[in-house]
Amino acid sequence: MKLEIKNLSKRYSGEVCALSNVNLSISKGMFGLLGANGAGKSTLMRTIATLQEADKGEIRLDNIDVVKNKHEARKLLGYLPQDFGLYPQETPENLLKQIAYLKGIKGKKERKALVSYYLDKVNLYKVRNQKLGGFSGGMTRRFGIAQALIGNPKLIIVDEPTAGLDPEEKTNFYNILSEASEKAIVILSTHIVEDIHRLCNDMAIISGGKVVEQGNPSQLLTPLNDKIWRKKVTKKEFENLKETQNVIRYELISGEILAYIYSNDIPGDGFEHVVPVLEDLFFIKRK
Ligand SMILES: Nc1ncnc2c1ncn2[C@@H]1O[C@H](COP(=O)(O)OP(=O)(O)OP(=O)(O)O)[C@@H](O)[C@H]1O
Repeated sequence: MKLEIKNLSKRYSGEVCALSNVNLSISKGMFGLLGANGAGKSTLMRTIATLQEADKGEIRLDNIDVVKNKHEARKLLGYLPQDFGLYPQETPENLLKQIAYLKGIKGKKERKALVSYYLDKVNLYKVRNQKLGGFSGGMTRRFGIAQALIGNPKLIIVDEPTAGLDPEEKTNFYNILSEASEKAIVILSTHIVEDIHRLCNDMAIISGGKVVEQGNPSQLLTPLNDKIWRKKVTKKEFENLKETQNVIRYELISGEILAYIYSNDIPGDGFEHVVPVLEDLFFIKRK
């Protein structure tokens, strides 16, 4: 199972270059997409999900040309967008049945069994006959994952899926996605860098519409070993460091500044080495 993206580019009117020659090769498992606001993640995900056109480039899912054969691709696709509207008067059971039908599950019995299975999985079976309009944010997200997973998609795309979920719901959500990723490609976009490190065996960082890094999160961090330094500094020292060193990030702790620096050599007295984390890579690459 492979998703191949070649030379994908998209420019919006107003000359915003949202994607610039994006090349990615993604295999089965969880794939993390990391990028600052406006980096191009949603544009990339919507284009893969056949919901918008790129200006140029290719997308192939195994032997299917996703750009030319959207109808075939959609049968293999599950998509949970960042914001998704619901039909407030519908019940989750009815809506899931309709989605299952659209995904090609024509047998009534099979459809009912499948819908019950997913409702149970996302903990919505008890409320299957309530109107979606009365659902909380967390319930809506859980419904979102059920509609994305139904029909055993080969490719599942989830765009910032955990916004608004409490810690328990977030863990459940990721467990469901991880299980699905044993048999599918799951593309996960999130701003929560540690989640990507914990969950994904492959990832990419996008900056200004370009892929600036792709690989296994732990392996991507290896070149940063022994190169991340930190020190508590005053405001004045911090201003000076920003002029003279490669400051990648800082934390404010009880009024003090903890400055993180990327450097081959010790940046000055009192600095200590820290084990690099994905956040460091993210800040270095997006500069
Ligand atoms: N429909 C549109 N028309 C014009 N410009 C757009 C449109 N959609 C997105 N953009 C611009 O394209 C760039 C990429 O946007 P995109 O939404 O893909 O980024 P993102 O990485 O998903 O951001 P976020 O993390 O904030 O959701 C941004 O500069 C954005 O303002």
